[in-house]
Amino acid sequence: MTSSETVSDTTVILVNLGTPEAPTAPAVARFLREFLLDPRVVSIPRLLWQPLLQWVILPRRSPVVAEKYAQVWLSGEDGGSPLTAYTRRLARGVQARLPGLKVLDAMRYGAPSLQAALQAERAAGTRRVLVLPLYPQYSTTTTLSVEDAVATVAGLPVRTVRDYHVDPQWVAAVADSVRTHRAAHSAGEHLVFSFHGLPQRLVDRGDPYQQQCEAGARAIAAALGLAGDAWTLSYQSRFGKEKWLGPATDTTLKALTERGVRSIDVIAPGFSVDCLETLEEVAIGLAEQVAHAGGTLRYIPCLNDSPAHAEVIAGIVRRELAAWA
Ligand SMILES: C=CC1=C(C)c2cc3[nH]c(cc4nc(cc5[nH]c(cc1n2)c(C)c5CCC(=O)O)C(CCC(=O)O)=C4C)c(C)c3C=C
Ligand SMILES: [Fe+2]
Ligand SMILES: [Fe+2]
Repeated sequence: MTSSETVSDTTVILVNLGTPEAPTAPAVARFLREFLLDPRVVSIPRLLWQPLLQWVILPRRSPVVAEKYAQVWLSGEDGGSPLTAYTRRLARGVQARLPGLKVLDAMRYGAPSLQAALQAERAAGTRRVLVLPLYPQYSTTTTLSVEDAVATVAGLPVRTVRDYHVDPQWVAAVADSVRTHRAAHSAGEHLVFSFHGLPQRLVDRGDPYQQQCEAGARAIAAALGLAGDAWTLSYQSRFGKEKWLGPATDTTLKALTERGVRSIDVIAPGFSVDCLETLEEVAIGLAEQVAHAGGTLRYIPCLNDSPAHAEVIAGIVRRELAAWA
């Protein structure tokens, strides 16, 4: 939470996915249980899914995933899970740019709870709340799930930002982060845009996520002046046995190294801040895969709590509030 002293009739809540409270198996199980029981995320009938999750998936997955979280957990007073720490610090940066508003950070699952924050704002008599899901691309699994949570709190005017997948300031900030990283570490021969995946079934039913990922990647590539054969879009973090969006990031990297591409830059513009899926899966796991194939993967961090990111988010807030006047 940021600046409890701000006097304002409008509150902005930056919402991210959520994360375990500790890198331990019980904490991971608690988080995954809440997350994976959301019908927007897994739509298997609850009577079937709940026992499978409770008795098979959580006991197997939680200890394995807890070890992965432990590898990326940030130390210190302002640390914790990277997702929480960066989201909290980003909210502070946005608060500093919008002193007339109250800016909070919250999570869809776990703590700090979005629903608790909305209830507190209602109790405090806040006139209106702008909810900004920190997902650049709209998906029913993420953005619409935030809208579901918002809808459970009655009696408070709330507007939810839909997406910012080709917002010019966001595109410029991501492109700048690529340029800065490439200037500091030398440019890879190829740039992979790795987005979080989604079941193909959801896209077939109208989820606009894939189209927004493609439009965003094209816009960033254009801002960087990249030729068509200098970049690839792929999808990571597959979960379950169903068909997900492709191509998968791991097979894309394999194909690139087999083609003789030796140095590959990877950026993950579906994630506003770094988290388990970028730091462990990409920057550690996929980097190892590429190293074994004789190449080098350089991971370009998310915008995180950078001043440029705080500017982008503050810009979206100003525009949304002006449209809401
Ligand atoms: C059916 C499963 C999943 C869907 C659909 C899904 C969509 C989706 N997720 C993100 C962003 C994040 N996901 C994160 C973790 C994560 N995601 C899934 C599964 C689905 N995601 C799982 C099981 C997990 C937990 C980790 C694991 O067990 O492997 C995270 C990171 C959280 C953290 O604590 O660091 C983010 C962020 C998006 C954007 C998205 C659809 C567009
Ligand atoms: Fe996910
Ligand atoms: Fe994962």
